[in-house]
Amino acid sequence: MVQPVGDLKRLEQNARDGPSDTYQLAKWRILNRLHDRNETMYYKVLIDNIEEYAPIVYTLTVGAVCQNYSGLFRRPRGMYFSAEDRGEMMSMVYNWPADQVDMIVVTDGSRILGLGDLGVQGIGIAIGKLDLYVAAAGINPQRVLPVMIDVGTNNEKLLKDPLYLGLQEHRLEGEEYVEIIDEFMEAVFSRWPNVIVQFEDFQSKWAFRLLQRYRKTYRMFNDDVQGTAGVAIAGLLGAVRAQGRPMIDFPKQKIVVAGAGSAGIGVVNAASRTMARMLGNNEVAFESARSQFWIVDAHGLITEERVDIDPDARPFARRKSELTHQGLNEGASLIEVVKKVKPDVILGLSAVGGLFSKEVLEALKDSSSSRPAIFAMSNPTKNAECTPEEAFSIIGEKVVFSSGSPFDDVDLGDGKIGHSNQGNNMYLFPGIGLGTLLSGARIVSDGMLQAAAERLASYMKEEEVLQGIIYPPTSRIRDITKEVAAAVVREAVAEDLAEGYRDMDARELARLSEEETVDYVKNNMWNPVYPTVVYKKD
Ligand SMILES: NC(=O)C1=CN([C@@H]2O[C@H](COP(=O)(O)OP(=O)(O)OC[C@H]3O[C@@H](n4cnc5c(N)ncnc54)[C@H](O)[C@@H]3O)[C@@H](O)[C@H]2O)C=CC1
Ligand SMILES: CC(=O)C(=O)O
Ligand SMILES: [Mg+2]
Repeated sequence: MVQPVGDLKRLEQNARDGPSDTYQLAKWRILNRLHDRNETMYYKVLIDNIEEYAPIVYTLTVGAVCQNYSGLFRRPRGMYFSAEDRGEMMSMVYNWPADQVDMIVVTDGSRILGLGDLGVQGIGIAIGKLDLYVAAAGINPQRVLPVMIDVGTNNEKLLKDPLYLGLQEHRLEGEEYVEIIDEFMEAVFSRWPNVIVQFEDFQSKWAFRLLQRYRKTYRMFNDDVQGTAGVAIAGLLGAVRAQGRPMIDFPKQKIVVAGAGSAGIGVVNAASRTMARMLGNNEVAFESARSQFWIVDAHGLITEERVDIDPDARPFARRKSELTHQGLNEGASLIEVVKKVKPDVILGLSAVGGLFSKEVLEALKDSSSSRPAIFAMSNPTKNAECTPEEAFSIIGEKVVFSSGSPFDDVDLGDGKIGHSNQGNNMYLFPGIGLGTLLSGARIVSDGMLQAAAERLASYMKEEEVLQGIIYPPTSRIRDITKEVAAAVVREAVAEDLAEGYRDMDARELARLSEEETVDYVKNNMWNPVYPTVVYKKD
């Protein structure tokens, strides 16, 4: 047995008190040391055991890693730009030792999973996401770059922590903040014009603004807004099929969304656009699609009567005329909304663990759907809006369940299983990045994101969705990522955005059949094998 894997197995056998946080962190430390010592072997271990180790290098353990990063820190990984580096970022980037960087995941640490502002310690999430880029998408590990932009933190505990690694001052805001992100973008795209930048775990107000600011000029996307939306759409379409209905019935679904942050609004925006397209893509279609969503945030149901309504949520605020008819008011509680609307789906992106309480789940029993669906998407595990045990025990075996962090399936007795799906953007972001890279697309368009979501939705077979399995198991993540990337490449070609990659120019890309595109993607994925040291002539 490979030494570090042996260490992991011994740790499991010797841990007497079960999977406590310390135990999770110890596992992460063993893997992290291997990452530092032998990158090829690390990724071999990760790829071959992805189901077992993704929950360690990614959610859930990565949450605990970020919370404790200053104490866990042994060696630097990635680049740190601080507010004090203003004016120096270009030279810092040109000093980075890699000639080519394909993928950057950048965060400012302001909203790490559902754990809030973790400041510079949020670098752990950028490292974890890039681990999946290598393991799932086969991006060469020498060409990935985790980035932390340290503009301070508003986390009072970290501001007083003597071990804290970052700037111990409150966050920069306003134009000063934007200038720093602008400088970073200019620097990385000057040195590596073909890099793709994934924005990760920025607090909502900046997530939307920065996405609008850069998306038409740079190869970038926001994973929380756009990746999450695609994964949710694929799952929502799966939930329709699980009822034995065709996907085209999606616009009839009534969906209650708890959470109006970057993730929740991203989902409602993209899902309503998908519905509208199915209905004919005109004004009437958009209006009809909009009326299928009820958004509840920390202050209750969002309606047009809300004072100081967030502009991103405004289009989905329930109209006054609809409210009287539905018997609901501005600020109505989640339970009230579920009782009155009898939704087909409740979808949580609130970061509030247990929000789908017994009462909410009881109310969902009156859903107008033959198979109500629950998406408890908040991370990490303790932030899930409910557990699969709660969902299946209260609503029964017909419920379709998915969560952002992994949970075990539920034994329903009599040989029946309640499937616990993982509805996490990890099923899309690696394929979006890889497809953008291999197409050489100038930007990441809405069409490319939609193609990614549709490929994920169609990946699940009829017999699987009818059993309530709406997302693939993590063990198939490399295969699904290849398919998603191929769909992204083809859409980039169709939209005339593709400029080609290495020897494959845009014209040749356009000539590839669907199958050849999948092969092209597969042949460009990195595999963990040691490079040949001695030249051997065949
Ligand atoms: N499964 C996945 O792939 C993903 C999951 N997420 C998770 O989504 C969660 C939210 O992320 P963001 O939108 O960026 O955060 P955010 O902090 O911007 O938004 C949270 C939203 O939840 C609302 N909220 C708070 N308490 C509530 C309550 N009691 N009832 C209803 N709504 C309530 C807030 O008003 C706010 O609108 C996080 O836990 C994150 O881990 C985010 C991206 C991807
Ligand atoms: C999965 C993810 O991106 C998040 O929870 O923020
Ligand atoms: Mg995220």
